[in-house]
Amino acid sequence: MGTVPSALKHCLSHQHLLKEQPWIGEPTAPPHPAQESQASGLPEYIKIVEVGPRDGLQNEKKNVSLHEILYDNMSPCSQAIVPTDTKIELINRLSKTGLPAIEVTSFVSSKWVPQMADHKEVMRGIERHPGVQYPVLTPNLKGFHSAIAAGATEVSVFGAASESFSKMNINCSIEESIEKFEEVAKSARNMNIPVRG
Ligand SMILES: CC(C)(COP(=O)([O-])OP(=O)([O-])OC[C@H]1O[C@@H](n2cnc3c(N)ncnc32)[C@H](O)[C@@H]1OP(=O)([O-])[O-])[C@@H](O)C(=O)NCCC(=O)NCCSC(=O)C[C@@](C)(O)CC(=O)[O-]
Repeated sequence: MGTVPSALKHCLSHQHLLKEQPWIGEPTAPPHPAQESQASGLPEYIKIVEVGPRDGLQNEKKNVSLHEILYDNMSPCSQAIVPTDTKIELINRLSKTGLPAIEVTSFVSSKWVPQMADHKEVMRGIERHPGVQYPVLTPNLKGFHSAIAAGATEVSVFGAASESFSKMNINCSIEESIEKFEEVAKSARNMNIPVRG
């Protein structure tokens, strides 16, 4: 019988599939998560963030309705911006699914990312569900302060692995971007605002 990679064993032990798959060996009680994560080096938990309203919509080049966003029957139409109330309705529906975190918009230049120009209106328009976090992108202090003024309670900074993408994306070098993120992180710490990288 072939050996099963430890990562697969780790996953299967979570799924209690050990009992059904004789090739893995005698079924054993899954180890305590803390012991398991120590043994495998894997984190004890992972945080899943829904980024559709930001990462998805930021690239939309068309005026799409909520129905089209949800059911993807995009019809050809003129170049326009996804309406703010459509974004808000999408986020409000996502909040009802039990997601723990929904990235709702980004506080960046509207010249660079016109789809996110209504970031203040989106922040102010969404229903805040208890237990759900609503992080926003803030690449620099200007964006951070604007986000806090609009009611943001969690921010995200974002870097690049290559100099070319860093320049293309946020118009600065990786080094410069880290300096900007440090400024955001210091201000956020002073205001007890969580920062996700
Ligand atoms: C970062 C900047 C603003 C730098 O842009 P810049 O031109 O280097 O900044 P600047 O300081 O020269 O300012 C230029 C203009 O932008 C304004 N400005 C300056 N900062 C802000 C701000 N925060 N919010 C709003 N406006 C801002 C500033 O006030 C000025 O306005 P003007 O005087 O021309 O009227 C620009 O490069 C930008 O907005 N880039 C877009 C970044 C972006 O959103 N990219 C897509 C998201 S990243 C991504 O999708 C990858 C990711 C995150 O999803 C991967 C993952 O999920 O892990």
